[in-house]
Formats: sequence, C-alpha cells, structure tokens
Amino acid sequence: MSRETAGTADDREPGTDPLLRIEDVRKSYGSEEVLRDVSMTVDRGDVEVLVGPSGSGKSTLLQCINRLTEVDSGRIFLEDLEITAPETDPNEVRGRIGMVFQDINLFTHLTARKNVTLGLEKVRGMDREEARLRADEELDRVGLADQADSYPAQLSGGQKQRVGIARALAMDPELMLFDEPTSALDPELSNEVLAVMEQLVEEGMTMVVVTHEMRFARGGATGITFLDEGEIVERGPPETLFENPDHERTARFFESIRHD
Ligand SMILES: Nc1ncnc2c1ncn2[C@@H]1O[C@H](COP(=O)(O)OP(=O)(O)OP(=O)(O)O)[C@@H](O)[C@H]1O
Repeated sequence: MSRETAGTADDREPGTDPLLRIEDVRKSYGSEEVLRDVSMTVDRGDVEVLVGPSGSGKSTLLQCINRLTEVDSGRIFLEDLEITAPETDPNEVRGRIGMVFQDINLFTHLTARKNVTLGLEKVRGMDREEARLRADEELDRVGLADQADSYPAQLSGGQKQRVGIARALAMDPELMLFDEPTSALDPELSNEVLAVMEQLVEEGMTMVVVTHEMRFARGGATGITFLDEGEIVERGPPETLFENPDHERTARFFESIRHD
C-alpha cells in the first residue's frame, strides 16, 4: 500500500489537523526514567508507527495515552480533552481511544459476539438488539461474520485478535492504539491481523502502532517514530527513517533488525 492510500496526510501540512498531542511527557518507574520529555503530534488520519529496542518505552507511551498509566509530568490531549488531567475520567478516554494488546484478553466464557456486545451494553448503555447488530457489523468488518457464535477456544490466535479489534472498533473510537498485536502469532496468523490493520489504514483510521512488522510500517505508516531509552531520537516519513535516517542510532537500530 502506498502512502497515498494511507489517508490524506500527504496533502496537508503536518500539524494542521492534530488529533493527539503529547507534550513533554516524563515517566519513571523507581529510579528508571522510562519516558524523557516525549513530545509528538499525530494528525487525524495519520498512522504513526513506534519502533525501538526492547525497554525503550513504547508500551509505556501507549499506556499513558490511554490512561492505563499516569504520567509524572507533561500533558496529553485528544483534541481538546486533556487526557492527563486528574479530573478527566479514564473511562471517557478509553471510550474515545480503542486499544489492542499483544495478549488477546477475550472473555473465554463468552462468544465472539458477546465479547463485542459487552462494552456496548455496559459502557454505552445500548439495548441488546442494537448491540448485537453493531457487534455483527464489526465482526463482519474484520472478516469474522461466520464466527460470531464461536467461543475463543474455537478460534485461532489470529481470529481472537481480530475479535479484539472488532471489540475496540465497536466503540467507534477516534484513535486506535495497537501494542504489538501480532507478536504472539505465527506468521500466517499475523498476516490476517495485519490485513485488517491495513484495511483500517485505507478507511482513514488514526492509529498509533507499536510493531516489529516492518512491512506494515513501510506500507501503512505515514510516520515512524524511533524511541531509544525513553527519548524520541528521530521521527519522519518511513522512507527517510528506513533509507536515510539523520541519526546513527536510528541507522544502527534498523540494521540490527534486518539481521534478526
Ligand atoms: N509497571 C511497571 N513497573 C516497573 N517497571 C516497568 C513497568 N512497565 C514498564 N516498566 C519498565 O519500563 C521500561 C520500558 O518498558 P516498555 O514496556 O514501555 O518498553 P517497550 O519499548 O514497550 O519494550 P518491549 O518492546 O520489550 O515491549 C522497561 O525497563 C520496563 O521494565
């Protein structure tokens, strides 16, 4: 997929249609500084891929965006909602931002459809029938219309992850966060999850994605951010970061993963 099909970002000046703004975020666990002054803006329709060595702070940054972790300082905004403000309800944040994790945390005693309707009924207060219709639409969107009545144990890892994506999409999020959604899957099953993510890119979904799948990053991303030791070392279009990075650290990182 070319960047042209990845949304309208190329036609706009960067920063003209910001959806997510991260300002000077710092986070430590004990004496370990995990995020050091991280600032970035993601425009509507953009697909930002976060890469970096293990422990560089990628997951922590996603967790701060979704208020699963509190920042020590700095601010994060989704449009005009200050995510990091103490008075902001984390449930409002999670209602507007969908998240897909590496661990596929479906309820094992519920069917695929029920896993999707649960949030719609409990959080959105939808009635059963409306939630069911909505869930079936989203399961269809991820190619699982025929598995709505299956239980997680009857599904492959890739199918379970797609139910997780359908569950997040059902809440009609403005932003989707993906934290290594394919790293627990075999290559074949990864591909079916990546295909769904690529379809979301084409639909214009704004996404922040932590992934080791450089094929997705090259094809789907509008921007790549390279984090190392909690700092943004470099950020730019995929072709620049992959082929002609400004920083030696970035070049070394991409070189190292080429030999994985
Ligand atoms: N809840 C926590 N308590 C203590 N330390 C944590 C916690 N979460 C993360 N860390 C530490 O913060 C650092 C950054 O972790 P993080 O998971 O954000 O990195 P990452 O770039 O996503 O790594 P990976 O690619 O291995 O998932 C690591 O040293 C990790 O051990």
